[in-house]
Amino acid sequence: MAENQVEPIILIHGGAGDIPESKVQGKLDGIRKAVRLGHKKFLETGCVLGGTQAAIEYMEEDDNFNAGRGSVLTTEGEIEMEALIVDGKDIKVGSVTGVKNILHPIALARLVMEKTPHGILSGDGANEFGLRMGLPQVSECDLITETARSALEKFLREGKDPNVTEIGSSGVGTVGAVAVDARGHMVSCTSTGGITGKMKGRVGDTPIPGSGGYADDNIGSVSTTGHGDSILRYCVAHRILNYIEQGLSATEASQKALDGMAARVGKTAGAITVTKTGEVGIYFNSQKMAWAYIRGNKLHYGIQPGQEVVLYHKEIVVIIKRNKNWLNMCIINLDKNWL
Ligand SMILES: NC(=O)C[C@H](N)C(=O)O
Repeated sequence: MAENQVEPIILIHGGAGDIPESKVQGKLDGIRKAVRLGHKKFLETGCVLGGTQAAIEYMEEDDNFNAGRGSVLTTEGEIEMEALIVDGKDIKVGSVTGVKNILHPIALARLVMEKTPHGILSGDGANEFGLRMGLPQVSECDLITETARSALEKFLREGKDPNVTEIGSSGVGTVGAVAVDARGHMVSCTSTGGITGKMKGRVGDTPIPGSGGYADDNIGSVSTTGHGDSILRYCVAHRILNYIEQGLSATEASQKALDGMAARVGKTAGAITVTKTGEVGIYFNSQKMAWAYIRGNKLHYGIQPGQEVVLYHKEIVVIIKRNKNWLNMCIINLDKNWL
């Protein structure tokens, strides 16, 4: 790697909260597949935006996550999805809220960023724009799962207030991805169904730049998850980047912002962060947060506090030596399951 080059990384999360043990395996399987897919796309195209979007789209299709199919429901039993993309090169933003009948809100957020003069589209306007852009339409039945229905029934039966509900008790979770390429270019992507029992029209943290996510090539990239109304009030994503700019490491900055949020406005959350130098920050003060990243030939993942599992990409390195110069290096993937 040339000097001043960053070792590329793609880091994703599958939601923070009180995730029941019965949901852990499904989330871990999903998050490992999603990060591999995002990494593969990134290697094929060299594009961080394409890589992060591919990882998010995988999780939007997997009902182990609260995004796209599997999104949680409003008190009226409906889905209102939200998504945000931030491109760190010139801090361009694309965001949608109150979106229905599409599988990939993240694709719609990207279209807002690339094809409109605006940053955020909401409700009918966002849905109509998706239709005009030719995004495939799906019925609500294709998106609403049994898990989401029973989480709402339980919520209504127990007469809960969404503000006192610990996020993730439905067992699913918001999804997010951050990445940096070799030139230090970064993006942040986040997608969610929000929180079970939210009011119709509620806007959470996810679609709000600086709360649900943020990216600035001069500093780093963040995606958050957890109690959205608290994350929103404390501008968690932007705060993390501010702390990094002041000299804190990615982990210290995430911890300071999230513990600061819990102390100042209450509730719990988590965040994933990469810096412009490729430093990784993973922190949550909720009970669990599924996360995974690939850098080089290693896949790291975890879901419990302090847990980190590392998988190695098995390889043979064949080195051809000619004229006393190391000429060529060929890497053969032996482990077909890795990618
Ligand atoms: N699970 C989550 O991360 C929920 C999301 N932050 C929201 O409150 O809308």
